[in-house]
Amino acid sequence: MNGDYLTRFLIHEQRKSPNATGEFTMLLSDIATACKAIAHEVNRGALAGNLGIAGSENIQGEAQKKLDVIANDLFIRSLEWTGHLAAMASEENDEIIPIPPAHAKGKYLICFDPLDGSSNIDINLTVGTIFSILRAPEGRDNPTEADFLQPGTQQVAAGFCTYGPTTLMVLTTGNGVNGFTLDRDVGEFVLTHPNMRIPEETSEFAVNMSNQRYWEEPVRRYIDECLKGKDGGREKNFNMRWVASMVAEVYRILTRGGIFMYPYDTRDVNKPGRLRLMYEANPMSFIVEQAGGASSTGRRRILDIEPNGIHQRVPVILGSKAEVERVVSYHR
Ligand SMILES: O=P(O)(O)OC[C@H]1O[C@](O)(COP(=O)(O)O)[C@@H](O)[C@@H]1O
Ligand SMILES: [Mg+2]
Ligand SMILES: [Mg+2]
Repeated sequence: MNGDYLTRFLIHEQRKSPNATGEFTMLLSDIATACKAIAHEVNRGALAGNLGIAGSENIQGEAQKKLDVIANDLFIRSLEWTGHLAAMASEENDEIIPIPPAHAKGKYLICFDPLDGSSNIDINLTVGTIFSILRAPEGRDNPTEADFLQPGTQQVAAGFCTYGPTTLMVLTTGNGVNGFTLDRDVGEFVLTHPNMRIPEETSEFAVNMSNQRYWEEPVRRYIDECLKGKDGGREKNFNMRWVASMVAEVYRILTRGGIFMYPYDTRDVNKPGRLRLMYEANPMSFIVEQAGGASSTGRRRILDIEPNGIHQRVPVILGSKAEVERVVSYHR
């Protein structure tokens, strides 16, 4: 019910499955607590010396920001003792993160991007956290990377939190998409955006135009037509947005529709895209599809991809169904 606290909403959802043990509810609630802690550090910014680079690099070859490392540590420390996880995987860790032997283990795996949109931290723009939850294979005490490599259709939940003008958590457990705003006075997420739906039609696209010369023909054609609008083959004019934070782009699309693209580019054949499948493309695709949108590489549904590594990159085209299907049709 609108205005419900997240915990109450989760328990309400839990009651719909008679065999539920409550473990899932508690895990989601612990994730919300971790996001509150990250929101606090993001919000403190320069006051706490949290801006700037950390002086280290991650497996992607990216210079880590201080808040990438702070958010990563906070997320791991908040979740490793909960007893609901068998192992974790993070954008900022080369390998799988095991649960320390001293802590109880659970039946879920989590993949996460502790801080999405890192290039926007020092310029005070919206950043966020993205997560995807999978089941661990039964009886597997120490899951390996291979145990994480499940197609996105196997996700049991996915969500993201945005740290912007307000702190918002968007969540799906496969039963629609709901948005919760953090009430800082109470310290609780409150259901403010029940049953979010993406409009089928849109006239707003988001892509990093500076990469245009590396795109394949179908994407060039689509963006060209959007830029020409009514003066070209399209029946309407288009507006453009690019925030450089996937969390902010997807939240905009959940709110008013749109198409977001980080397509295949020819710069490096070993790097078919910028965004990572396990902790960016899969969770966002689950949310987008649950809200009535579509998500594709241009050639196939992202949620059907059989992953080949936890840091695998894929092309991403997601958002309002009609536009995504148009781009996909140009690839046929
Ligand atoms: O810098 P670019 O090419 O505009 O890319 C922006 C994209 O990269 C990202 O920042 C990658 O995520 P991280 O910040 O977690 O590495 C996305 O959020 C965003 O959509
Ligand atoms: Mg990211
Ligand atoms: Mg990140």
